[in-house]
Amino acid sequence: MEKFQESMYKLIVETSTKLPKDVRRAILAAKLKENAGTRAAMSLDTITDNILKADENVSPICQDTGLPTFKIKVPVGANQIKMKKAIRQAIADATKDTKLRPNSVDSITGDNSGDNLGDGTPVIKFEQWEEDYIDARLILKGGGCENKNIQYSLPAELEGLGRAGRDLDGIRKCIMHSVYQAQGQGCSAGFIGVGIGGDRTSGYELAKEMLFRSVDDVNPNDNLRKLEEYVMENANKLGIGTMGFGGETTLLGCKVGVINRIPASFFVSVAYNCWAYRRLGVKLNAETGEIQDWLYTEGEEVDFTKAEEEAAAAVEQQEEKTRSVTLEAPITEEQIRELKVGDVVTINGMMHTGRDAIHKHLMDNPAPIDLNGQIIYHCGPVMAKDAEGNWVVKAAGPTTSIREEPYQGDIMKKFGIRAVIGKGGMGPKTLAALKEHGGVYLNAIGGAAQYYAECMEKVEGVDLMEFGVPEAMWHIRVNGFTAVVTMDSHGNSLHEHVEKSSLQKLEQFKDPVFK
Ligand SMILES: O=C(O)C[C@H](O)C(=O)O
Ligand code: SF4
Repeated sequence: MEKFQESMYKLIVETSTKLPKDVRRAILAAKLKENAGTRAAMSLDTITDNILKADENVSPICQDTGLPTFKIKVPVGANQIKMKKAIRQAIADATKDTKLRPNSVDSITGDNSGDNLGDGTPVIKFEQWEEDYIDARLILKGGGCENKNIQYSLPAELEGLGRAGRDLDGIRKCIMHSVYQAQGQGCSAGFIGVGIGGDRTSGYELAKEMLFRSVDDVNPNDNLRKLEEYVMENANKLGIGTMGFGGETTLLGCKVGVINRIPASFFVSVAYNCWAYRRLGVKLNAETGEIQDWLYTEGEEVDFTKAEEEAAAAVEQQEEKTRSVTLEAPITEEQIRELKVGDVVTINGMMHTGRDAIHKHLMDNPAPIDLNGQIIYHCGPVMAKDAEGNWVVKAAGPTTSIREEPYQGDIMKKFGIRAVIGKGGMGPKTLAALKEHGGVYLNAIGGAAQYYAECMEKVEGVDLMEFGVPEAMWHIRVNGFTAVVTMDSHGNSLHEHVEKSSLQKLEQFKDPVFK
């Protein structure tokens, strides 16, 4: 097994940086369906651009490299203790090489272990089988989509859909609702794995197991195949679209599995995965640990170029219609009041990262720098030091903003912050504060970590490093960072609008379909 650790390292790097072909095919199909020039089409364009940049740079597709979860099938007699040790070392090495973000955080103290190792991380699951080779699969599932997982206990009363009973039709309603409740916050368009039955733990395990199926496989169980087809067709009528901007594609894949339950329990568990669906696998020689084959590689290389050319032409036309504004901090209240939902903003100059730990900290403490008129970016980047010891940004897309809802409005007012950038939108408290104080919410494309890293010219400094790399406050000089105004200082929110209209659309699926 002398090659096993090296093989695991390769699997980790490949999974973090190269999206599998089945996922690329689904994204390309979505792109071809969107009307060129719409916000959804332009977002998908950024997404495909980002996928290609990650290929080229061998850098993380998204800065959140998630919770590494390995599923390994081994012949009887394979030494699982040694394999576990080798996997842990490969994880630490890949983190050091900035292929993974340090993501393992002590749940009580908040300390980041710095190498992705810690109690419960990474997750490694073994299973014995009768084959003579090792099958090792890895999924890097990010936190934003993980937070949108949902578990239903039937019977249930569901918003928009009414009663969901203990039968196939009740299950159908749960799945439709799961897509609705995720909105754009898990970086739609997404993929769902569904587990029917089991208990609360095994139900979710089955849901996650479904995420290891190939996007284009066909369910051998007739009932489940029909259910999957139904969901694919109808969830895409909800109009949530890429990043929750509205559009034709909300769901890119749906895989359903079933296990038995006990009489009193009836769970439907849904694991939501963002478009940055990073899962790969390898077949290994059980003696040497050497890679024999890569999994999920069926089919031709996916070529985004034709769709990209069409999109570029449409963007040119669109640009004439869309108002485009350039901002550079410090920004005045007057400049902010001029912005309206739908405007495209290009930022030059400074922005400062701040996510969960920073927002909590700023409620009771002074800011490390003067934030008056400044821009806060909800982002936990992947960082590296160059040969001269200067920090450089390796991956830096937005994180889900709604987590900062309890703090955001107060912090903007307290420090005079004028703009926040994130993804997925924020709620009524922030919207009211934007109106009162004169602030704006800008939506960047979730997962587009390479795309945004490219416009980050210089890291001018960092504060509050005690919170760890993702949670520290990084002071970054950018050039040409673009985002869309989705909440303005006049009380308008695109997110509120899409949520309301998708709820109305959900109601059309109230009547029984599977009897
Ligand atoms: O942690 C992050 O950087 C992003 C996270 O995956 C999210 O979607 O909110
Ligand atoms: S930021 Fe979006 S794409 Fe990245 S892990 Fe989170 S949900 Fe996925």
